[in-house]
Amino acid sequence: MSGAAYAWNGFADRQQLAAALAGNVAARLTKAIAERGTALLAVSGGTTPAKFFAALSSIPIAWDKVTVTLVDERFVPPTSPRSNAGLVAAKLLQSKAAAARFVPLYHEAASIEAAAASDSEALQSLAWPLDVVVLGMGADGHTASFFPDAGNLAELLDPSSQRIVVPVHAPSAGEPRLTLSMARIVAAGFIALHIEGEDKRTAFDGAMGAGVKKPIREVLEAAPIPVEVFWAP
Ligand SMILES: O=C(O)C(O)[C@@H](O)[C@H](O)[C@H](O)COP(=O)(O)O
Repeated sequence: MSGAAYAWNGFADRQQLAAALAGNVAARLTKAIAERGTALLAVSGGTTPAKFFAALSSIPIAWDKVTVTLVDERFVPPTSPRSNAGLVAAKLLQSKAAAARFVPLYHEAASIEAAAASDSEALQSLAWPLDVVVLGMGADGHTASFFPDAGNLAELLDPSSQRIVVPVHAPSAGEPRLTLSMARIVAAGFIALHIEGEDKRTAFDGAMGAGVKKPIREVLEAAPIPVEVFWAP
């Protein structure tokens, strides 16, 4: 039986999607703050989230009670154009959201394994579970840094893992990565998947169809709540 439940939210254009997703995320964060005094948000990097980040950053919520971290990160310093922390700093931690606390995954370390171990220790003190996670997806069906060719894919996708941050070596990833474990992602109170363009719609439909299970499908099947897919052409 397939447990891959999701809700499809389609928009006419990317700006409308950004505004709707930002409004939704802001409402969830506000609810979390009302219920437990703080809110924990994990966002993805790559290229897709820039407009959503800009829209979210201008919404007036109690940002000083929000902690923002990353779903995954490339093992590059924040000054690199490939840094997800760099994107978050430039687009999300601006305007009203400048008051939020950001907890990065990248820091200088002897190895990616050492970085993941100290990240896990640092992130242990956050107010888990995540209130909101916003995922992206690649055309190969990866989400977070769950690349189909990651040597430790089974470990990344282990639903009973106690790990927080896990190192990833995957030939298709470009550079080593740090990622939240799937177990941490699917425990979130609200799980959004933000994808844009016909190619990603096709890739998503393909991943949901019969055949080899792509990482995105593994995540949807493991999530106890339906994933909200936000798509625009
Ligand atoms: O660091 C990253 O690359 C990610 O967080 C990754 O999972 C991303 O969401 C997808 O690769 C989509 O990337 P694009 O938005 O660039 O297409």
